[in-house]
Amino acid sequence: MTAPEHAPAVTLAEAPLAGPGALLAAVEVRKAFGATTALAGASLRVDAGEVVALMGPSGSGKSTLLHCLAGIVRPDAGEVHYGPHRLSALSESARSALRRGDFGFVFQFGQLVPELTCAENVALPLRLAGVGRRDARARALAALGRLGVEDVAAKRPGEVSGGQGQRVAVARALVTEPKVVFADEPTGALDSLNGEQVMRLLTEAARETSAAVVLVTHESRVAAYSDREVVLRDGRTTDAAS
Ligand SMILES: Nc1ncnc2c1ncn2[C@@H]1O[C@H](COP(=O)(O)OP(=O)(O)OP(=O)(O)O)[C@@H](O)[C@H]1O
Repeated sequence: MTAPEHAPAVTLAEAPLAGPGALLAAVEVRKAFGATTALAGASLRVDAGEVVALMGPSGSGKSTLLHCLAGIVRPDAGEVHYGPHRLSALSESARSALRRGDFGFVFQFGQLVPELTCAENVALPLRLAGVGRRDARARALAALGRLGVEDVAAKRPGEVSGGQGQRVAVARALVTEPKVVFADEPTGALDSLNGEQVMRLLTEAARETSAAVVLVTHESRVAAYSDREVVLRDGRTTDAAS
């Protein structure tokens, strides 16, 4: 499927799944990588504080949609709206500022800086945002405490378990009090007990700070922690709840 070169501007009001309260919305988003169509018209809205799980078979476009929503990948057509912003209308530096300021990220693995201690890893986004060393450290320790891993503060990521490392990653994603947390298979490398603990802690901590969560998973046990499941098939969204 080829995307139109100049897609008409779509507004939130025109989005099939969007409404006045949407914090984040994808409207008929299309994305191809060479000959491979990853998204063939995916639409999705996420309200403030809502936890949405993106599900669907391997290759259905879940990660690509998450990357488009987070402003990491630019769609070929369609629009992503975040509050009053049309992401495609923002410069790369403005999108990157938005990612740093308003978004938090949790991935499957490999996201912590191995040379830094866990506390320094969690403090890093605050330091990048200009927060002073002492304040950043105090907030990092508080975030580690909220996730029940304050005891690993002085350790490096290579010295902690997979479950502990993932809790540190969640603490790092939430420490800046983002409006949206994007989590791509955050429990994919964990056993089911650790996976469920991480999901419980992630969703509880997000609710405490009213952060929305967009979660990619293929496990229904993980999706059960969401408020709503959206299923992708062949690059298109189908809202499981409707
Ligand atoms: N950077 C890329 N370059 C080339 N093809 C890509 C790229 N990213 C994704 N694709 C392709 O786009 C399609 C959708 O990929 P995507 O990773 O979004 O699916 P997914 O549903 O997240 O899959 P999985 O559950 O296996 O992670 C796949 O066919 C994939 O191979």
